[in-house]
Amino acid sequence: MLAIQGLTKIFPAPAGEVVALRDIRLEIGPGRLVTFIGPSGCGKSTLLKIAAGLDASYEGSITLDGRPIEGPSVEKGVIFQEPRLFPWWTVEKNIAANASLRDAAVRRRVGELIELVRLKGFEKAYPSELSGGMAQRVAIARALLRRPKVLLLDEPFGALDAFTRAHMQEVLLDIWQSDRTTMLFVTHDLDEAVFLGQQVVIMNPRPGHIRRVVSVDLPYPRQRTGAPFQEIRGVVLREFEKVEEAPVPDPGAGI
Ligand SMILES: Nc1ncnc2c1ncn2[C@@H]1O[C@H](COP(=O)(O)OP(=O)(O)OP(=O)(O)O)[C@@H](O)[C@H]1O
Repeated sequence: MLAIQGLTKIFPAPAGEVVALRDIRLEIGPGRLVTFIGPSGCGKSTLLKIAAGLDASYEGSITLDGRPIEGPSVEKGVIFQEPRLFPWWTVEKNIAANASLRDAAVRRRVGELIELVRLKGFEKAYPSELSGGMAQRVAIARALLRRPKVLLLDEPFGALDAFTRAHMQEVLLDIWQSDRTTMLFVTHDLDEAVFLGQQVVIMNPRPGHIRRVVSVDLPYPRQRTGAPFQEIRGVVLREFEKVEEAPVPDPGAGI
């Protein structure tokens, strides 16, 4: 269980402090897939970084299975918009990273992951030989190597074309369904948020806070063109429009 209580994050800035997150409260049970959506600057990446243990200066509490998150650990896998692969390493070495491929258990796990992310046959390829979607699948496999309890994805498909993106969403759902890793997935894309998430967390900027959490009680695989999907998409869209229309406070107020 990932439990967030009263989480507030303030960045000092020359023109006054920036309240990137204010009083975030959220509980995400094991194996859940939760998407986060909101306009630029609403604190989505900041929240993910804190959950990843990459930023430990915050107020409030964030715990994973009861233990405070204070730094990076193998319990948390992180995936960014760019795959951040080592160009001089093969696919399998990028997945194993610091673990040795001479170790049979590591080789077995890397093999399983290559199957899972549908890269069989590309074990010895280098990143320059991969498409954007394939490279991002390597990054996902690498993040899963040590069986993290939670996978944190910050717009992982944001740089991909629409076709590849739709394919990657299906790959990710396959992974989640076979592995049941808890996933927090940040996106700008409303369809993606509703297609993937069991819950969609809609965030508001200035200061970043949760506006509403919408449950998506639709079975997987979801049909984007179906009426139930469109209905929930409409609910999220209406909330999202309210977020966009929210008045911008005087920048002098520092929030
Ligand atoms: N290192 C930093 N120093 C100062 N302010 C920061 C820093 N990082 C983020 N911020 C501010 O905190 C707020 C939240 O930023 P964050 O990047 O988390 O938003 P976001 O919702 O992920 O935006 P985007 O969708 O554009 O990536 C913004 O106002 C941003 O300018």
